[in-house]
Amino acid sequence: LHENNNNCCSFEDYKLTTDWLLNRTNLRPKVAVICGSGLGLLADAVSNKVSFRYQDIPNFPVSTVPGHEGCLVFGTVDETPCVFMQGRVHLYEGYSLCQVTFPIRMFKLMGVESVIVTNAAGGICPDFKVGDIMVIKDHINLPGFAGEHPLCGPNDERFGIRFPCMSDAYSKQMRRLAVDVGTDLGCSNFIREGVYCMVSGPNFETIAEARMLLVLGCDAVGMSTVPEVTVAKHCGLRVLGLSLITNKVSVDYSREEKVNYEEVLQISKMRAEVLQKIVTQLISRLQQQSINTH
Ligand SMILES: O=P(O)(O)O[C@@H]1C[C@H](O)[C@@H](CO)O1
Ligand SMILES: Nc1nc2[nH]cnc2c(=O)[nH]1
Repeated sequence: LHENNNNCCSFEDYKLTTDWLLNRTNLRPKVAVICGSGLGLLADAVSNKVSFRYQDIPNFPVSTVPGHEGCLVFGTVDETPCVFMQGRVHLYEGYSLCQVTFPIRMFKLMGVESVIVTNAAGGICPDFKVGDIMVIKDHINLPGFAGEHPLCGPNDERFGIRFPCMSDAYSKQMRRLAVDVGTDLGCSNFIREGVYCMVSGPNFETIAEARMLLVLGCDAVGMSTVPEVTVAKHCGLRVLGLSLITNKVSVDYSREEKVNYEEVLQISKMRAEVLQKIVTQLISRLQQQSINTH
């Protein structure tokens, strides 16, 4: 699992980890939530909690950055069996995209149907404010343009097809639900919709890069999410993406303020509680909708 290529994980690796976990909990999660930087609190709303530290789970990649606790939490949200990842790993930590996306295929083998992916991101869209929550409607896979793509290499048909469609990666139904839930919770003045762009990081953008992203149609920029969403869509999972805008990305040479990770974590912590309410409400309503449609 530690070779730096996109095919370092075999079907048997995913299976082994899945079986290891399922042998240690009776829960069979239907929804998986990935908590971005500083957003681990999202998992605090679950009942009947069973937690595993990433370092104890075979094959599981271990987070190395502050704000990513490194715990996999199984539990229920309003009767729905869920699994929460408190923290993720990133390309810039030195992990391959196969390792970065390892949990997604494991979720698939566990029987998960929907994935909610969250992240901390910089706001490119001039209308966005710090603290806004952006429902991701689409993404730009910038590392993918340069061949740094989680689906490069031999395709395993047990997960999905060779050339997956990505124009509908983010479920319309879940996006609509997220906006509705946000509105009902009184958050409509800071719920947005937009396009997320992934860069590899770890540095934040230069002003010229930020200007380029603006011209390309990006509303927010971050260092995660896209590989996970790509692999989730490939294996047929329903996806919702939520970006917390933790800072404004400067496109102006005269602006003096400089982004730093402490600020990112501070804003994440400030908004984690409201994001938790949105995510838990969403999971409850998702459950109601699926009961009503079956
Ligand atoms: O895991 P996420 O996408 O929330 O983490 C973001 C991207 C970098 O890890 C870090 C930079 O601020 O936050
Ligand atoms: N690339 C990038 N990632 C972020 N994560 C949180 N803020 C930012 C940002 O401004 N740029």
